[in-house]
Amino acid sequence: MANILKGKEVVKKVKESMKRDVKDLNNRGITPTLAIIRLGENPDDIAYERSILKNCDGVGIEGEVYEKDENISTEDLISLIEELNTDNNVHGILIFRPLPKHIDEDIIAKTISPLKDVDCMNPLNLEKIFEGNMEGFAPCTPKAAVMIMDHYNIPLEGAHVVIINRSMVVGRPLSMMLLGKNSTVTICHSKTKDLKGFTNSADVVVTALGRPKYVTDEYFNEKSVVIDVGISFDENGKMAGDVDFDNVSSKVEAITPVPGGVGSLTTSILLSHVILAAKSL
Ligand SMILES: Nc1nc(=O)c2c([nH]1)NC[C@@H]1CN(c3ccc(C(=O)N[C@@H](CCC(=O)O)C(=O)O)cc3)C=[N+]21
Repeated sequence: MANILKGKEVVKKVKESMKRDVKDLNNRGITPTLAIIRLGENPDDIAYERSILKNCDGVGIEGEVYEKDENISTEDLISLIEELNTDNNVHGILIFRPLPKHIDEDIIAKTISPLKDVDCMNPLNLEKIFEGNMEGFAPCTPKAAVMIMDHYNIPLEGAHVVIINRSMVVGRPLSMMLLGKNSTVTICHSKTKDLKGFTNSADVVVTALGRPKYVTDEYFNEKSVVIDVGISFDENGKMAGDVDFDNVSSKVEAITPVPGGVGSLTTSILLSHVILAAKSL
């Protein structure tokens, strides 16, 4: 049976330090506030939103949801962001991605104030990740994956890490963070030939496909460390990761569960960024 890399212990550490910070902020008359922009009703977005709001309550952060039609124009979305940028009562801004296809993501990313950009969408913040500087706002999901590996002392220096995802939310920034840890990184995606060949020869495999239980034990060997970033719902509405946990966990060295793994930490990191923003504004 594999070593189960749970998010819980790391979440606890992050939450304890957040509670102290919120107390200090409250004493200064500040309630840390996150504005969430959701376009349409994508189930991934709704799942994240629900978990954010639940965790906001527990920590003492105010979460405000701006739900807009998915057909909103780029101009109207820009106006909303600009309003939030100048609102002194808003410290962090999160926009669920991927954005609807008709929206110009480049312009939107540049519109978010870098000081409120809690999920690292603005290229000014992303540039720091490319330089290996992790002090500001790193994208929350890849940061959660790295923090779990650090917490459980998964050796990353010199390790071959295969990432199955090339998005700006997960794969690309994660590859830069792991380079900063001296890993050798391979990014795989839907057009990769012989995916199993890559994953089988890797030390660590990070999956973010969004296909419940798609990845089976044939992808791994006995030494594999499996970091499952996927969060989706199976045909019974039950939360599941990309990896067929029951099948894979009997073979590999270590694996993160879903729920209770990377996703649980992603939300806490997002909230810690709201507090960081509130402290520095
Ligand atoms: N700009 C942007 N950044 C994102 O990080 C992002 C996004 N857009 N769009 C949607 C996806 C989806 N996603 C989820 C994260 C946590 C849960 C979740 O359910 N978390 C639970 C626990 C899950 C678990 O235990 O594994 C919790 O925190 O309590 C769901 C979905 C983030 N995403």
